[in-house]
Amino acid sequence: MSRELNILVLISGSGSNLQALIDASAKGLLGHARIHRVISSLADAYGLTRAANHQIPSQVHRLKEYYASIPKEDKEGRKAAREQFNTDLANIVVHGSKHGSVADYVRPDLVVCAGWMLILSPAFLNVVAEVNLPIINLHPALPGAFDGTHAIDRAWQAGQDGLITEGGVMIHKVIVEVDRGEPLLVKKLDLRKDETLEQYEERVHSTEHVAIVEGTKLALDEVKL
Ligand SMILES: Nc1nc2c(c(=O)[nH]1)N[C@@H](CN(C=O)c1ccc(C(=O)N[C@@H](CCC(=O)O)C(=O)O)cc1)CN2
Ligand SMILES: NCC(=O)N[C@@H]1O[C@H](COP(=O)([O-])[O-])[C@@H](O)[C@H]1O
Repeated sequence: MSRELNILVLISGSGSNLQALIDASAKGLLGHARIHRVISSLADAYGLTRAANHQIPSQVHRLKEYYASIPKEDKEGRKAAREQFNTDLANIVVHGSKHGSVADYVRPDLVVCAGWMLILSPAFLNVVAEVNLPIINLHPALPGAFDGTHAIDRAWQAGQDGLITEGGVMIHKVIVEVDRGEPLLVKKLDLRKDETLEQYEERVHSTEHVAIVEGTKLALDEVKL
């Protein structure tokens, strides 16, 4: 009997992809895996409500708190504060607290970025890599196409401009280079000239909700190896 695998989900917003994972887990589609913790970068993320509705422990880890006493002009100060944000996040994920190990903390087997809207620095990635903890990310674009934010809008506009004929969604491993990690799953979508941004966005989100489950299963299969 294989042990239950624990998934920690990072969010920043509505959490519809978190909800897709919660629903899939409840249907047994993730095997012996459960969403055991949620961390949000924003306090008003509705994904926190979704977690609470399913009794999933959550917490908020806000970059704004680290910037609070540092003027915008103080670039070095903000850079150091952001590194501390990443270091603390790594300790929270790996050990259960930014102050070090927490007794009976259950370390996750997989971290899923499901709409986590902050670039993770080596201060986070190196700590997580040291314990061989895989991280995957959902990105609403094809590999190497529209890295970063607003990818849906950018892909749609490029389609309207006749520059490309397809967009899509991918689940990829997270590395320091943003959205350039090895793709685990790619789902292509045709771009239609007669389609509004809202219509394309709806197709993207529907595809995401399938991809996040399939991609998480693939990542869990690698964990089990
Ligand atoms: N090191 C990595 N960090 C993250 C990755 C990654 O592949 N490597 N994926 C992202 C998720 N993401 C796109 O899929 C993404 C999210 C946010 C940003 C970004 O530029 N964020 C800005 C803030 C933007 C804002 O506040 O609107 C920032 O972090 O300063 C890029 C890509 C998760 N992290
Ligand atoms: N670059 C990362 C990125 O753009 N992620 C996007 O954030 C949204 C999260 O939605 P959700 O909070 O409803 O799951 C999703 O559309 C996801 O592709």
